[in-house]
Amino acid sequence: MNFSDKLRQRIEKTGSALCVGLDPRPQNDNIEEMGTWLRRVVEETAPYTAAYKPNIAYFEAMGIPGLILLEKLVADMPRDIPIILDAKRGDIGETQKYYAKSYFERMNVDAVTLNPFMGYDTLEPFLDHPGKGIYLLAVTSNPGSEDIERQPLADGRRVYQLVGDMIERSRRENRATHLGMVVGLTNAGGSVLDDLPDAPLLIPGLGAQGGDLSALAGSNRTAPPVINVSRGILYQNPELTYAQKAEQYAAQIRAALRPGS
Ligand SMILES: O=c1ccn([C@@H]2O[C@H](COP(=O)(O)O)[C@@H](O)[C@H]2O)c(=O)[nH]1
Repeated sequence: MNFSDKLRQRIEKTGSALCVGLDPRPQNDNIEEMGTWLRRVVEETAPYTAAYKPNIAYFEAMGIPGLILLEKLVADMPRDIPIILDAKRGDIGETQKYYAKSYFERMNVDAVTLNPFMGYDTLEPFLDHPGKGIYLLAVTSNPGSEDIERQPLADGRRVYQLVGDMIERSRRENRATHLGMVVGLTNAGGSVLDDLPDAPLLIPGLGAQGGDLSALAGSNRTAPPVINVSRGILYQNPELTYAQKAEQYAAQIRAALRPGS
């Protein structure tokens, strides 16, 4: 099943657009313990979860055992839950081929995040993987998204709209991958959502980064967004279970996306 259908079905089944970020911060060198903990988080949060988003940085920081852990975690994930690998890769096409091979063929994740700022040709090795998903960084959640991404162009448009143009181009070319964008909740206000094509959004910034879901209100977008929470579920409010935290975030997101439901 392709990424878009898998995500849509999962959102329908759970009634949730919550994406749970799997960003483990090890307290010791016990990788096995870390694996057991992450599996517990997945088991508890799954009923409220549209997708999981492991960020590869946290696994790379644990060395080779961390990468093995990531591969096993992905391999054992419930098959009906999409996995978005947050890798944010961007390099010349020749090198991107090997990132694509690693993530889409070796790990077999459903979708990845990519940094599009080296240009469309750097996306092409990923665009040639039928059924997979790609989220391009457009307006990230950090304050520095102002430095380049939100800068005005000579014609009054914004740099992030060039990322939107890449989505349109991939549609004109009938690419088999499903292209969306990353828009940080903390920077999604103003005209940002209206400026971008109606494509799926991955929206980080809720929870620890303090993003406000009201930024999503009133948007006419039809493509299904997922809203990511990592620390807010893994580490904040330890008096609550992971299931309770996921359930609460899922409910908040539902209310923001479908007010009155
Ligand atoms: O613009 C972006 C793009 C990616 N991220 C990633 O999402 C999670 C957020 O973690 P929290 O703990 O919920 O803040 C993390 O993996 C980031 O690298 C982002 O925050 N902003």
